[in-house]
Amino acid sequence: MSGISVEGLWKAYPSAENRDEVLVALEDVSLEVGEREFVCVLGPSGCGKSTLLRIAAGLEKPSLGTVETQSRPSVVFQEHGVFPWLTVAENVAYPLRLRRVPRAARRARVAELLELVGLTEFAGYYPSQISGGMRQRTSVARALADDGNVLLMDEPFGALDEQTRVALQQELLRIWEQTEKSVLFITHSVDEALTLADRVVVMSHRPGRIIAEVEIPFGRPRDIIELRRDPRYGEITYQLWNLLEGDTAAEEVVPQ
Ligand SMILES: Nc1ncnc2c1ncn2[C@@H]1O[C@H](COP(=O)(O)OP(=O)(O)OP(=O)(O)O)[C@@H](O)[C@H]1O
Repeated sequence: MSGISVEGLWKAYPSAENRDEVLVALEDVSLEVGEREFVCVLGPSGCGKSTLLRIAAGLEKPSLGTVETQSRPSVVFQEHGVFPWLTVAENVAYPLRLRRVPRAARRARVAELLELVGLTEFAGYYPSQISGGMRQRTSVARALADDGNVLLMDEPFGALDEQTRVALQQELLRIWEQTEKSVLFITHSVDEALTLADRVVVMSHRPGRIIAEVEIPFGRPRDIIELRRDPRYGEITYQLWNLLEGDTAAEEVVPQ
């Protein structure tokens, strides 16, 4: 079975302007994320990416269609994903507490996860006392503390400066390569999508439809700085931009 399976998803919201009308946010969206696959959904602002993710997370109901996930998904949002009243370690421990993991096992797992995301020294800090990048690392560590193998990420690095973003992308890949997780990652950044993904699903302007799927030929493990020297990087960037601009002539096979 695949990690995530989305079938014929439609979502309409009541129009804010006219009570008799609806706003179609998603139009017949179907996609699969294989086991241990990393799929990025790339699309312009307002095309329904977050709606798709919220439905996949079970936070919203579709108007039509189905989403199946191999296990209950863990979610990382762009911001406000950590509890401000808990320390970094308590945030990471939260899903373990919910599952009633015994204290000693919980401590060991939290220590392991903090080590993985480089926050061991900040275990006792509160979110207001750490940087935005550290808060997002806390959020990633907390999602990893869930025992499921489906990870949904909604522009988790979107609010960060570029250097921090690239550092966290590299870290995420390093961590993900050590796990069994299937990832659906939402982004509006062409660079981010082709840097992280095995496959990029491109969405149109609203109503969000899937207009193309692009296989990313770079192997694993990936060094995301080195990638930028690969001639295919420029080719795929060009192809993705053309797709976003609605240039159908760009829907060719990615050069290998
Ligand atoms: N709860 C809601 N009620 C009404 N309309 C909504 C609701 N949530 C989203 N929409 C509309 O659905 C469309 C898609 O929104 P969504 O947030 O999914 O887009 P997005 O691609 O994630 O955008 P961005 O990249 O800017 O975050 C937008 O036109 C938005 O106004």
